[in-house]
Amino acid sequence: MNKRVITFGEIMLRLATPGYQRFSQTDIFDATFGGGEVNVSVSLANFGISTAYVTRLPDNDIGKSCKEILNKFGVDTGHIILGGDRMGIYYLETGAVARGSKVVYDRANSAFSSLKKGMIDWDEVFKDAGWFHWTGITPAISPGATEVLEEALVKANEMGITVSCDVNYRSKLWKEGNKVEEVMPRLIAKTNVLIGNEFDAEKVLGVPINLPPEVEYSKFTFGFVAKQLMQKYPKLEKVITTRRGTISANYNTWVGIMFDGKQVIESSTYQMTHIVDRVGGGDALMAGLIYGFLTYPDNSQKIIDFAVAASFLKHTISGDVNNVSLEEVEQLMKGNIGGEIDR
Ligand SMILES: O=C(O)C(=O)C[C@H](O)[C@H](O)CO
Repeated sequence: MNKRVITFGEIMLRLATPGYQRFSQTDIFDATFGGGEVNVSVSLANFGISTAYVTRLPDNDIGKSCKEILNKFGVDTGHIILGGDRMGIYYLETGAVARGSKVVYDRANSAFSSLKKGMIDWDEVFKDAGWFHWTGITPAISPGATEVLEEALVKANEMGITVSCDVNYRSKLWKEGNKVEEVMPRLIAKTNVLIGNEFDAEKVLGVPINLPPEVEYSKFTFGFVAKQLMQKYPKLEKVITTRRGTISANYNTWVGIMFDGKQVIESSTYQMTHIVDRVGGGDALMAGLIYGFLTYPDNSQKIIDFAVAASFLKHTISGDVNNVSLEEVEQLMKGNIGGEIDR
């Protein structure tokens, strides 16, 4: 199988309050770039996988510097098209303890949202590709972005390219007249590998979970839901989720579960005693999964263990992208939990 991975979605300027400051306290923002799909490409590039990111950026200095930064990460930006008015922005206030994080989007009329059918030459993009990744953020953005995504999915299916999706449900983006439960099913019908949970199954993908309220979610309930998803969407081969268990107010566990069509497999469990930045944790998981599927396709246990270790490390890094190497993930999988100074 060709191992080149293509991702497609919107990248935004991320303006985050420094430390744990509230929006109303800060007079400065940390400016970086991020987006659910590009984060996957950056992680994969860190793991040595050839990857190209496809999007539309404004033809101005901000769009160009974003491209340059991606090039420095080792992501192929050759298929990015330029045009449109502006780059989307998202503001982030990082929560702590009992105060959750907040995201405010400012992305209306972005270059990506004004994408139109035919603007991207998917034949060209998929020439050497083995994998295509998208998320549920894209069809929430605009009808044009949805049409371009559908063109990509049809082409990827025709060419036998593996397709993955993270449902990434963003309630603030789905607007009246664009209903998640109407749009997502036809896109998931063209997808092979899915990150999604019980909520996504029921509210986004039209699979009622029918579990009595007293039943606690476990790997078995997930397996049950994943099987129903596969019945409804026959192209699905693997369904993955993560669980954050609360042990005490400031001590969580982090574990992944995968249904691989035959078995339900649980990853090693990590103790999340402190979170630096959880944005991008799911993207780090997806990149770890893709790396695993491409590298040891028959070892489901190793795939989910690698992905969860990568995602756990992401929670220690500020910014959207998982700046960790293959070696660092592998060390963690061997039980080498950091904490010491490497000198
Ligand atoms: O929420 C979005 O649309 C983003 O792309 C912002 C973040 O980059 C994304 O949530 C990370 O997964």
